[in-house]
Parts: sequence; structure tokens; C-alpha cells
Amino acid sequence: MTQMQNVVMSETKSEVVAQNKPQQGGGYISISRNILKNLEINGGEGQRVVNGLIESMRASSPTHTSLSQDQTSWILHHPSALDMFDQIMEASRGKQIVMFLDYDGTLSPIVEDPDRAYMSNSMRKTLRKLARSFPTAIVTGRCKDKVYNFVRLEELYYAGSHGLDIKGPSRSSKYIKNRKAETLIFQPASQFLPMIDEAYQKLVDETKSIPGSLVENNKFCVSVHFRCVDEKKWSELAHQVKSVLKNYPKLRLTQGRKVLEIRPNIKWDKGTALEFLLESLGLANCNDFFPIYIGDDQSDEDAFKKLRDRGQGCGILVSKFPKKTSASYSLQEPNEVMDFLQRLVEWKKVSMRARPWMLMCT
Ligand SMILES: O=P(O)(O)OC[C@H]1O[C@H](O[C@H]2O[C@H](CO)[C@@H](O)[C@H](O)[C@H]2O)[C@H](O)[C@@H](O)[C@@H]1O
Repeated sequence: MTQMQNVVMSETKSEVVAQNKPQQGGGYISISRNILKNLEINGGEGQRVVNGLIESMRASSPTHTSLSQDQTSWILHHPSALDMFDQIMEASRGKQIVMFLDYDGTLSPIVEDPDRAYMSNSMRKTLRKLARSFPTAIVTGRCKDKVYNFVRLEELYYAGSHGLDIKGPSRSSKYIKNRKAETLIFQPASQFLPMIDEAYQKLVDETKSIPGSLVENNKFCVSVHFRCVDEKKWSELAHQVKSVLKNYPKLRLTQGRKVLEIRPNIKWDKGTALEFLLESLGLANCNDFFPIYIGDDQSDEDAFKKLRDRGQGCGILVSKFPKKTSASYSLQEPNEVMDFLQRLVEWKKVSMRARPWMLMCT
């Protein structure tokens, strides 16, 4: 391994198994969502709800190995964005491409220690070029400052805490014409800050007895990681999280990759953040733009769905295995994301050479 920390190789498949396990009334995800919905809205119904949460956590255990959906049929429905590159570019013809990128699992490989989820230098170089070619935003569950420390590019938009903390580029890019965007700062849940801080502290205290658990303060949301927790302890952890949350009906619980995420119970997610950013770019009400959103996690589904509902652009899911998704295309891992972004930059260069007048409309 060349990374500073071992990249987690085995987990994705099992998570996907969980999400595709067929159940009455829909796939695993919908059942899991109902469970979470209960937790969110009613504050839960005691043991039954906690059991549901544990089941959902357990379903992503590495001991589950069989896939319920055939890889070949899934890839037919979600073909590789690299294989479909020309078709995607054809669909964007005459439109301004706008790039939205998730961070963990998309720009950086999944690792055990969230503080060491470094992005490679070649990915950084690629991103820099990308931002010179198209307006580019990072949309992440991480707190904005933390993700900025990993990415370190001033020319990007950053939407941290699942879009609850948005900031425009501090260095201008020739492709960002809306000068107001450069001073953009938006925090739709700032009144939740004291509550989140308090809940964070309580979650730290409550879960400290569980070896391997890690509570991360992402400013407008809190992540309780269980990637390094022995599966036998997941039930205890779920109980602890639930017992803290019952005192915070204004917070809701969602689940990502081996992580429980606690956030304000407001209608704001990566999808609404995407819409907000398009608006800030002055693009929301016109048709001549083409948003591309690339992400790997459950929270990215809100953005994929938003694009589908608007009938604009496309979503690309980063996954090696079949997953229920609203994205149209797939890429297997961050290295493929980098290849795709590099091709975009090249494509832009070539089309500028061929049609320099295009500079007028990009
Ligand atoms: O929206 P994202 O950028 O994908 O952020 C979602 C969560 O990402 C991070 O956790 C995930 O990546 C870690 C590092 O690879 C991994 O250890 C963990 O298991 C994953 O869930 C981040 O640490 C969380 O705070 C984000 O909510």
C-alpha cells in the first residue's frame, strides 16, 4: 500500500449487499429509511427501533458476502461514466458544465481513520485544472474547514456538513462570472450550533466505553463512526446513540458508510445544497447548464435524485458493486473518478481549440 494508512478494501461489497437485500415492500434501503424516519420523526419506539438500527448497521458487516443483484444487469443500467464519456459530453453540448464532487470515497479512498483520509497530489492537480475549466464544488458530510484542509484549493466552492455550511471560492476562477459567488457564505442551520455542540459532547461521553468508536464533530452535524468497532458491540453503540438522541427531537439520524450521522431535522441536504449553488451561480432558472454530480454515499442520493427530478445533467455513483441508486452512471473508485475528471479537462481543452467562440458561453 502506498497510502499513509491502509485503504479499506473489503467493506463496500458487504454494504451494498445490505442495501440490495430484497425485502417485502422494497429493497433494504427503503426499510432502513423507514427505520430512520421513525427515529427522526417520532423519536423512536424504544427497542423495536433500536433493533432496526442495529440490523441496518449489521447488514453492512463484512461477514455478508452474497450479492442479490447481478453485477452485469446493474452495470447495464448504470454504465461506466468512462465508457459513456462521449455520450455524456454529447448530452452537455452547448451547455455550461458545473461539477459537484463528494469527498470521502469519491476524491479520497475510504480509510479507517477519518483524520487520515488524504487526497493524492495527482487528484489535487486534476481538481485544480478542473476548477479552471468549470465551476466546481465539493459537497460533503465533513465540516467545511476539515475538507478544505484536505483539498487546499481556494478556487472551489465548499459545501460542508451535508450542505449546511457553504462558502464560495476565495480565489477567482475565470469560469465563475458571478462575482457575488466569491463572497458567498451560507449557513441555513446556524441556530443549531449550540445544540449540535452539546449533543456531540454527550455522544462522546456516552460512547467512550466502546473500543474503536469515534465521534467526529462536523460543525453542523456529528458523525459516530463504527468502522473500527467490533460487531458484537454495535448493538450497545446503537443504544447509546439512541439514548442521547431521544433528548434532541430537533436532530435526525441518517446512516452513511459505517457511520451514524446526526444532523438538524430540517429539509436541507446535498440536493438542496446543489440547487442553492446553481442559484448562486445564476444558473438555477435556465436550461443551458449541465450539472454533473459524483458521489459514493447514501447522502449523495439526495443530489442524484434532485438532478433526476430536474431532468438536468447526470449523477455518477462511485461503487464497485451494485447499489440502489438514482445516479445514471457509475465509476468504481476514486482512481476512476480522477480519470474521468482528467478526460473532462482534456475534452474542454480540445473543444476550446476547435471552437474558441465557445469561450463566450462558458
Ligand atoms: O459526504 P462525504 O464526503 O462522503 O462524507 C461522509 C462521511 O465521510 C467520512 O467518513 C467516511 O470516510 C472515512 C474515511 O475514509 C471512513 O473512515 C468512514 O468509515 C466513512 O464513513 C467522514 O469522516 C464523516 O464525518 C462524513 O460524514
